[in-house]
Amino acid sequence: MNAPVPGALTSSLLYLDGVSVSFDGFKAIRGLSLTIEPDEMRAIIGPNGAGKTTMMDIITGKTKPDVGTVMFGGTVDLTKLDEAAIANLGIGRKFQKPTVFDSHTIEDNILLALKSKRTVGKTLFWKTEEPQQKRIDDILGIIRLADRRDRLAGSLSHGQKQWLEIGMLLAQDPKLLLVDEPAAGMTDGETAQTAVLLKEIARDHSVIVVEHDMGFIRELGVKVTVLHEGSVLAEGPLDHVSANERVVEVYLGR
Ligand SMILES: Nc1ncnc2c1ncn2[C@@H]1O[C@H](COP(=O)(O)OP(=O)(O)OP(=O)(O)O)[C@@H](O)[C@H]1O
Repeated sequence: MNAPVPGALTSSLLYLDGVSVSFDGFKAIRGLSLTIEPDEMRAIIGPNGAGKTTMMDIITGKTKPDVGTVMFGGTVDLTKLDEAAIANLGIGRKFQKPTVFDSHTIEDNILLALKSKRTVGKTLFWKTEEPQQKRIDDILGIIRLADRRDRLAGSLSHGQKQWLEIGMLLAQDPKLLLVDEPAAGMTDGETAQTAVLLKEIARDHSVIVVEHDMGFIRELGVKVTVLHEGSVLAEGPLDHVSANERVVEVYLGR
């Protein structure tokens, strides 16, 4: 376990303070500060190039900040860890494009994700079949695919594949889920269902959702952080940030 950084907020699950990163002299993230509480869902919005992806890359260890504090669980300095170690701590990421195994059944996709769970105690915990089956059933229930469990993942719609991938992420038992544009390419019905299932997941997980779909963000009903030019432009309930003139100017009024 890494030593705590003096002054870090220990009650937050994720704590970013004064984070900056440059690529060839261009500051993609500048003085970014953000805290996520346990079991909080946060929506991140902002124009193209605002730094949303780079922020997720910093949290997951893909990109190292030039300066700043990135703490997980109040005590772990994420800037000192590599991507695999950060994933093992319980930070899971879902990219925009679903990457499920099309030629396997839905249930087997979840099973594979459970088996690849990289924690030290997994063989002890999963030694009997029963808890594993219950875990699969629970996950299939959350992602609304229980009645399709024996079908091939390749037969699912784009939206259902996104749900399956969220289920595969849940199988890794993360404390924090980073979800990139889950509603992109979904039907209106699927988008509404996705908001419901993410809210269910956020009852006992922290979730960061990057999205452009404002209707979807409204359905999530959570605190919104607006990023612009690598730092926080506004933060608060959607109605609050939507009324901010700068937010309208750089993002909503486009
Ligand atoms: N590896 C890199 N090398 C050089 N520039 C980069 C790199 N990664 C990101 N950038 C630049 O940093 C800025 C922030 O990019 P980022 O992808 O984080 O924004 P974003 O908010 O995710 O945008 P989008 O909504 O388009 O996905 C952009 O100007 C981008 O061109």
